[in-house]
Amino acid sequence: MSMPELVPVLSAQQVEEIVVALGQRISSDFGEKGGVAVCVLKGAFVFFADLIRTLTIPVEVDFVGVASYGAQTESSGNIELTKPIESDITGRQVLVVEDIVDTGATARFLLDYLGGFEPARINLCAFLDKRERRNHAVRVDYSGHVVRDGFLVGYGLDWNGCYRNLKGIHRLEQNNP
Ligand SMILES: O=P(O)(O)OC[C@H]1O[C@H](OP(=O)(O)OP(=O)(O)O)[C@H](O)[C@@H]1O
Ligand code: HPA
Repeated sequence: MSMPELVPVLSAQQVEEIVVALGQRISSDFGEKGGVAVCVLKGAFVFFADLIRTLTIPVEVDFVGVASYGAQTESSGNIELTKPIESDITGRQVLVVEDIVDTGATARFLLDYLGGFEPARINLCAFLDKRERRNHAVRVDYSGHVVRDGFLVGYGLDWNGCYRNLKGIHRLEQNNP
């Protein structure tokens, strides 16, 4: 099998501009009450670290772990909670932070899981909002960039554990010899 090609989609500069704009909107909507920002591991960790530093409101952070893709580019559909939330989010304003919403299965699972703790408000923020394969009803309240298709890597997004460290977003294209 030949090496996959990386096609640039968003530069590091574009990524930064998107994050700053999202941080301003979230700060203004959540207001001085602030809330709990929940990072969805592993993919969102890079975006999360940048986003929370643009927020101008009181914010606590927590982490949840889920896995479904493994080494595939297609979701297995079996979402596994690998790390539960630790904070008490009942009655709080909660922001769930994802790197990408694709089929929506992971986000749906998490919104249902976290919603069960009865937060005062729960909103979903995703750096990438990929709608073509969406087959679960989820509302992305704060969407950084809408993409039509392709498998994206970089800025926390991986394929088979690789490419999370890239500063921009790239589309992975498999070259056939
Ligand atoms: O909308 P969906 O089709 O559910 O896809 C989105 C999810 O897939 C990726 O996670 P993955 O399971 O690859 O784990 P990772 O975050 O550890 O990379 C990504 O980080 C999202 O959580
Ligand atoms: O396009 C993607 N890239 C990386 N991980 C993903 N998980 C769902 N969709 C994607």
